Amino acid sequence: FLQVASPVPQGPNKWHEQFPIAKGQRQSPIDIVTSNAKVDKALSDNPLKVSYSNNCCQSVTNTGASFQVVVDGAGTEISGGPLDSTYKLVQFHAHWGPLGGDEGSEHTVDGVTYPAELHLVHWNQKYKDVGEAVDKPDGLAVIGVFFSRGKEHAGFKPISDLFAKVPRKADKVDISFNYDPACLLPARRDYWTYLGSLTTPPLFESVTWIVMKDPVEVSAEQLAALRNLLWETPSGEGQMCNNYRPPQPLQGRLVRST
Ligand SMILES: NS(=O)(=O)c1ccc(S(=O)(=O)NCc2cccs2)s1
Ligand SMILES: [Zn+2]
Repeated sequence: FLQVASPVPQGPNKWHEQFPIAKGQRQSPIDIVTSNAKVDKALSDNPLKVSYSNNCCQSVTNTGASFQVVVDGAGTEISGGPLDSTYKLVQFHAHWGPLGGDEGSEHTVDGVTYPAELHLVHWNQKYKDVGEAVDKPDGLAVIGVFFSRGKEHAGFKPISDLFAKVPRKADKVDISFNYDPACLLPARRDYWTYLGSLTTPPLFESVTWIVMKDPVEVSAEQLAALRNLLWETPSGEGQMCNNYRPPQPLQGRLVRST
């Protein structure tokens, strides 16, 4: 019998063959050159407002490319800062590198990488649902938080402890406890912001990026827990790692800063 294996996902360098927008004018991630970022007083005059509830998280899934905490969106709104309307949290996930390595983040800061980067994905409430918002120029807002290796992050532990329960693609476990994703944000709320894209196919140029300046510390064990997630590799099933897209051309875009 013909065994038709599911095709192993292609790496970022080949995405343009199926998604020509990969070579577009507002692709993400980017290297944030701090000396070129422009402080915009308007961002501080209208501070980014993050109001999440602590019972919004429904489940954790292994998507085959990351973990994804699915959120029901009720009462999980952000507004202000670079945003012209209210956006609702729909999911959060992360990107990371090899065990013990320092690469893994998608955005870099003056060429510096972090071992991982968390993405909190929100959609513009002017659209009827995330499916309608996902390919509109103002459709999504993603908050990026760098993870650095250090002491254990108590707030991330309830989530990182679940990864061992979802080892394979499409595995899913319900979140029965109260959880407020705002605990994953750094205390200091300064950020860089620019117009970009999804960092995975379909790479839609629909994201207002809000990249927090300060990393949050997580332990080496919590970073290692990310590798309890498995995915398909050319030589069969293996630890999920290096699921990050490298920085893309800035194409003359302005990065603003608080
Ligand atoms: N790494 S990232 O934060 O830039 C993301 C990549 C993909 C994201 S998504 O959750 O919006 N799914 C994409 C789609 C949803 C519906 C149709 S395509 S968010
Ligand atoms: Zn992401």
